[in-house]
Amino acid sequence: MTYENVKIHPAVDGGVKKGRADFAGGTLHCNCASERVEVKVAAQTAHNHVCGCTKCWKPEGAIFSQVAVVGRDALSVTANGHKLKIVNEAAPIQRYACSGCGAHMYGRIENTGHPFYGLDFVHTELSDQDGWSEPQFAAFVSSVIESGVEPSRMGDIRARLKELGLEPYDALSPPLMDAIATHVAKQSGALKA
Ligand SMILES: N[C@@H](CCC(=O)N[C@@H](CS)C(=O)NCC(=O)O)C(=O)O
Ligand SMILES: [Zn+2]
Ligand SMILES: [Zn+2]
Repeated sequence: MTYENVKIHPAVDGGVKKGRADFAGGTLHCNCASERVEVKVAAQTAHNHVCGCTKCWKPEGAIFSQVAVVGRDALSVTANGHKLKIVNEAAPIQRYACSGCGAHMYGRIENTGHPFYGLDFVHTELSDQDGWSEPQFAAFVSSVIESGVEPSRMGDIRARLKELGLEPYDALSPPLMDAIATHVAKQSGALKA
């Protein structure tokens, strides 16, 4: 049985396309017809994944977002930055959205104590270039219900993610959860820094 009629995100629905090891970055642009916001990402991305949470930006009709990280020093806004607005200043990840089309151009963590401080979050489907790192797992899968997905569909959704090689997790992947817990334990003193 195949689950290919279960739509996840346009970047993976036709199969996950591998990134290129020699790819060194590119340009993201928003979906406005004119005066597009442009963001330069001067490095390959890491930890790309699909995310089912309600906070991450999804293209029209998708139930998952596709999101990767890159060092904040590699990211710069190169055109029409005046259109960017922070979605929620209080969230750990401050997401800069285009006020014209709604696309999230990047997410930034300003709290220096956060486990992922130093990394920006980007949606590489906003680039016309090929070669970005491919998604490796599915995060916050149960959270799609919070956006209105029928709970009875979860079996098929998880089966489709597995078929695509995107192991489904209800938080982040185990290595990332371990990295967060290690950071917390070093901050509290439970582990030696
Ligand atoms: N169940 C919640 C989960 C939200 C959540 O924790 N999202 C994760 C993955 S993106 C996160 O790190 N959020 C931090 C933030 O949104 O700033 C939802 O769907 O809204
Ligand atoms: Zn726009
Ligand atoms: Zn998310």
